Amino acid sequence: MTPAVPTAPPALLRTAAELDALARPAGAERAVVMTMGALHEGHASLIRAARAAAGADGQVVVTVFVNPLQFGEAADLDRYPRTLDADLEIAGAAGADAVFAPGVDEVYPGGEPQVRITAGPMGERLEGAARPGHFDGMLTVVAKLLHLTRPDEAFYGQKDAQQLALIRRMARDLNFGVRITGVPTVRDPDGLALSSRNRFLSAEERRTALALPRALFAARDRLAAQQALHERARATAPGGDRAAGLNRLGEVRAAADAQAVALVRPGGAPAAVRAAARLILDEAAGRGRPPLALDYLALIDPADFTEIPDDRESGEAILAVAARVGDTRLIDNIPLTFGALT
Ligand SMILES: Nc1ncnc2c1ncn2[C@@H]1O[C@H](COP(=O)(O)OP(=O)(O)OP(=O)(O)O)[C@@H](O)[C@H]1O
Ligand SMILES: CC(C)(CO)[C@@H](O)C(=O)[O-]
Ligand code: BAL
Repeated sequence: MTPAVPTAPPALLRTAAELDALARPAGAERAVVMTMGALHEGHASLIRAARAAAGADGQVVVTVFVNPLQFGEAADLDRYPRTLDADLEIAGAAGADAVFAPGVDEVYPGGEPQVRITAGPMGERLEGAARPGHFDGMLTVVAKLLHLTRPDEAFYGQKDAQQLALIRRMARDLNFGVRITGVPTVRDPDGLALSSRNRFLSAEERRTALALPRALFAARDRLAAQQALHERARATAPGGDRAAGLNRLGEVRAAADAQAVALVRPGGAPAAVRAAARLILDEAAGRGRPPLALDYLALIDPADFTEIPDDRESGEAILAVAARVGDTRLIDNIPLTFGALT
């Protein structure tokens, strides 16, 4: 479906009072997309999803706020790109009715808030371990922005998978009464996930950074190949000698397949997935110019972000990676589904 795109530029709202005064169409949905600005096609895809969900009669509000509370390193906050004029254009073209871009004093009039949201154990792993306090600061501003904008539905990118999971959890645990919707990651044609921080990469750094999506795709392909082999083995000789069964098929590649099938151990999928990704990341760490500095590679349960055990044979998983290339820290992830292996 092609969402209706308002022709007028979005209204720019700077204060909570201006946001309160924004007329809400009677009976219509309000959808919100929260950003830190420096909008790109990933944000535009969130805004288009919000527009499609709210419908032509609904209202789409985009927030632009660089939240100091969720930054650890002062340098990261200082160099965070601020491009409001371009943001208004991108937001309008993607279907936003209004852009709420408050200053720090508007959001935190009394200085840093004393009372904050705590992310809990899920917020201490992976990104939480690498960026202490990040998720408490993120959830605190998301809670504030949800109260200020009062949406029916709010949209977040799956690229920030742990953030999305925590926002869902906060909305459920604390009864926020808002629908939280995840939107798939938008990538450049070379595979790199769009991120406002990509602009800091030199051409050489970007080449090294491509190891992130390549590692994730290699892991996805390894899992698909392994699951296909298991399916094949099961179909060929249910309960019997799988290698012999494949040979009986008399296909051109049967012998090679049979050997591969014989090598596949049930329950080996998590280890195989990690190994496939690891190979590419290790190569970029050792031979990349500049090298990639791996922060973590984790195969996790989306429910609580704990590591998936090696004997897990079915269910949903997320393969997540974080790495530094030069001065720029990048994250990426891919959802995976483990089939029931026999
Ligand atoms: N490539 C992408 N595809 C889909 N959604 C994205 C993408 N990049 C960011 N988002 C989502 O946009 C929203 C705002 O994110 P944010 O403004 O932090 O952008 P960003 O590009 O991720 O910036 P940075 O990575 O530098 O923090 C978040 O919900 C985030 O998950
Ligand atoms: C959700 C968010 C806007 C809160 O500052 C931020 O973490 C982001 O841009 O993903
Ligand atoms: N993109 C998630 C927000 C952050 O990096 O601080």
